Amino acid sequence: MNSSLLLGVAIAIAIGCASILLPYFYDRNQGLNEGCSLLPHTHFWLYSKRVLTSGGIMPAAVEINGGHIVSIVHQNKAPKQTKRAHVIDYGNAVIMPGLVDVHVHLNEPGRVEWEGFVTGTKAAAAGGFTTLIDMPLNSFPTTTSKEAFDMKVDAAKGRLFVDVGFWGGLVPENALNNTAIDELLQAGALGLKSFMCPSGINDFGQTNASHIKEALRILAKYQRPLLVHAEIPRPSEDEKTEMDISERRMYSTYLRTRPPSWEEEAIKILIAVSKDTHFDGSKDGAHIHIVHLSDSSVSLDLIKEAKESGARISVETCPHYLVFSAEEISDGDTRFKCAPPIRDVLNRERLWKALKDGHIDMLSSDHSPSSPELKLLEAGDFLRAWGGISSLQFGLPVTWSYGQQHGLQLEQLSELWSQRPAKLAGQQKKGTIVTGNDADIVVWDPENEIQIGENYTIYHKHPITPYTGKHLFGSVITTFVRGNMVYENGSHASTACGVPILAV
Ligand SMILES: NC(=O)NC(NC(N)=O)C(=O)[O-]
Ligand SMILES: [Zn+2]
Ligand SMILES: [Zn+2]
Repeated sequence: MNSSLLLGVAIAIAIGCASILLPYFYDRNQGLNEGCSLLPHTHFWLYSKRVLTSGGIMPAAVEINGGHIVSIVHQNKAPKQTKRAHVIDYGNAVIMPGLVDVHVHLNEPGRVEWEGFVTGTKAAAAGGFTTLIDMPLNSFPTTTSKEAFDMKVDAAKGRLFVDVGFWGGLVPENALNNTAIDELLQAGALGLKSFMCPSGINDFGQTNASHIKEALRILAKYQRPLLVHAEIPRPSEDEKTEMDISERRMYSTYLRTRPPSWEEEAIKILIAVSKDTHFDGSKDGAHIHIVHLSDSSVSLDLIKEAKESGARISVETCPHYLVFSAEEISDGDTRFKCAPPIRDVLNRERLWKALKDGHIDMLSSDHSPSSPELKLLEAGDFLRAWGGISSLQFGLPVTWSYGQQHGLQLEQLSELWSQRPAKLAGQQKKGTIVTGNDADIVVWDPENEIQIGENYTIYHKHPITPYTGKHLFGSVITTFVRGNMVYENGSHASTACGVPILAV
């Protein structure tokens, strides 16, 4: 054997030994990225009597290695601890896919006093959310160009406790400029979002049907969705008269200013446009996603019909439309102000039915906080207060507690919060517990009672929320993002190791 061959054999043996021994040391030395995880292991098993797998809820052990789910074994006992693999036995707690929220406003850069990457993603982790998709407003600049998109991604680096993707913004300034839209999508925007009414932010204008059509043509090429705030304003009699504060404080006044017909009108246009989206003869045309549906009457019927006739349309609703009703909102309590508005009890109950019957595809928080002053809580002025509800951290216990009363099964809840939103965002490796997927997991106790209040730590930047005082079932024990234990019982990992998710 000549010397170079000998050297080659020696190197091969050294590499072989290293690949066997490295995982062992790597494990013992708390993983390569110190601080990312509260668990000093990269190879471990999670066990519980209730694991939500693609085959249903069952006793199972989930093996995680290097951030991925590497095996799922149905068994009635926790696996034995070995030197190489650590085991956590969660007993009767539920192990299920981490939640994916496709509609959050983290407002960074530019409006960190409203929310931020650190506070928002810490709240997400504490609530069992492992992926967020950030809206292109109300950050400054709004995410409507490649430059703004790059700024957003830069601002997010090192500040995320869960993974975060980004929708780009479709506004009149870029809608008819194919190059600008192409650049935004090539920079990594997972899709686009637009408003058909004023957004509340000056640099995020409203789009019309022509803008939307043009954008869909490009989105179809990339197979990415267009998300739309579907309300079209119609002038009302109210606008002609100057209202005094006592009238502006009334919830009924606010409700009257945004009737269901605004949603109907927008949805009709979107359905008409979607008929036109099979560009270049491709059946896999663009996809329209209607955000935060409130009207469960005509708007919902229109969506159902369109879906039945094959339109590529999906729709989300939010916890606040399912939990609250106009009847219970006190005059002046602007914590409840959002757009479209929370409507009456009958509307709410129809939303639940649609959710259960599968006509609403997914849930999202529409977490859209502002600085407390803008909620005008003292004046209680519903017409001038900021529209947006703060809720990200409570999504799971809220929808589980109220969902149970409406006969919603845990498997359904998980589809609504994880599987379908992951699909909308093009994240095939997230949203389900299957071998090969990212180990994005929430472990929680659905029977534990909590109350949103003093003894409950809220990680949002501001604690103002209409959920204060609510008694709920369900507390998050542990959250894993790509195998990193990012949250456990009130503690977060010391380093923010969530990553920006960019479309490729
Ligand atoms: N500019 C906003 O964040 N608006 C949001 N506000 C709500 N929903 O009240 C929204 O999603 O439309
Ligand atoms: Zn909206
Ligand atoms: Zn929103």
